Amino acid sequence: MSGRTTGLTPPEDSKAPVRHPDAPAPGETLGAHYDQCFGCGHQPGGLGLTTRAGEGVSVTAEFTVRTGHQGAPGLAHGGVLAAALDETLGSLNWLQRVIAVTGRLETDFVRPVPVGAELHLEARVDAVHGRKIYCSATGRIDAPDGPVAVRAQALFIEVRVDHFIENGRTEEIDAALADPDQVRVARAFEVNP
Ligand SMILES: CCCCCCCCCCCCCCCC(=O)SCCNC(=O)CCNC(=O)[C@H](O)C(C)(C)COP(=O)(O)OP(=O)(O)OC[C@H]1O[C@@H](n2cnc3c(N)ncnc32)[C@H](O)[C@@H]1OP(=O)(O)O
Repeated sequence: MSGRTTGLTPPEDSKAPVRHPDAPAPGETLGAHYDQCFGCGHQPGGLGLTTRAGEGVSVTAEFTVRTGHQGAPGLAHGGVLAAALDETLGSLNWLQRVIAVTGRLETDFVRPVPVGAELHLEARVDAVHGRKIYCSATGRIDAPDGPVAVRAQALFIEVRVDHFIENGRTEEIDAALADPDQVRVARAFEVNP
């Protein structure tokens, strides 16, 4: 036993999330954090998620389920829906100006999502405890107030840029470090890069 705490309930001495003063304004579209990202990037097989800043430390996003996202005939694959939730939760980084990665993601699949449906996602930070960011997300079918299809509770862990440099494949890391736009995004995520 490592003694690691694995729960998704914030400890009692957690702090309320703080929106960074330089965070994008509510309604502003958040760009891709990486052009090759499966969730928010611009690659043909990806989800092509567009995310916007919300009020407080929250974001919204829309994702249209396409034929390539199927699990059962005519229905979205659960892993794809979990990826959409994960990506939306990851976008909360923009509002806090921290870089954080998913440590734990717990998903409830409430109702099937048909191909062609537009999933309206909303994510928010609920509490922060040191490097641990407790957050949650909901996905509704076809409208922001449509029926809930998926829900997630997650724990994101704050990391430094070194997390990617040390663990990513050299080819992509070198390309990212040579790309001024990518470096600018890293700076926008991290207060002291
Ligand atoms: C040059 C390029 C620049 C690019 C710049 C921009 C990039 C912007 C990228 C954003 C990306 C977003 C995209 C979407 C979100 C993903 O999909 S992220 C990808 C999926 N996630 C991963 O790959 C993470 C893999 N896991 C890891 O690397 C490590 O396990 C972690 C998460 C960094 C934690 O490791 P660690 O830093 O050593 O932390 P550790 O001391 O083990 O734990 C710290 C605390 O967290 C708790 N904890 C850790 N893991 C867990 C867990 N699984 N469950 C519960 N508690 C946990 C520990 O219990 C501990 O709690 P306390 O003891 O402090 O109370």
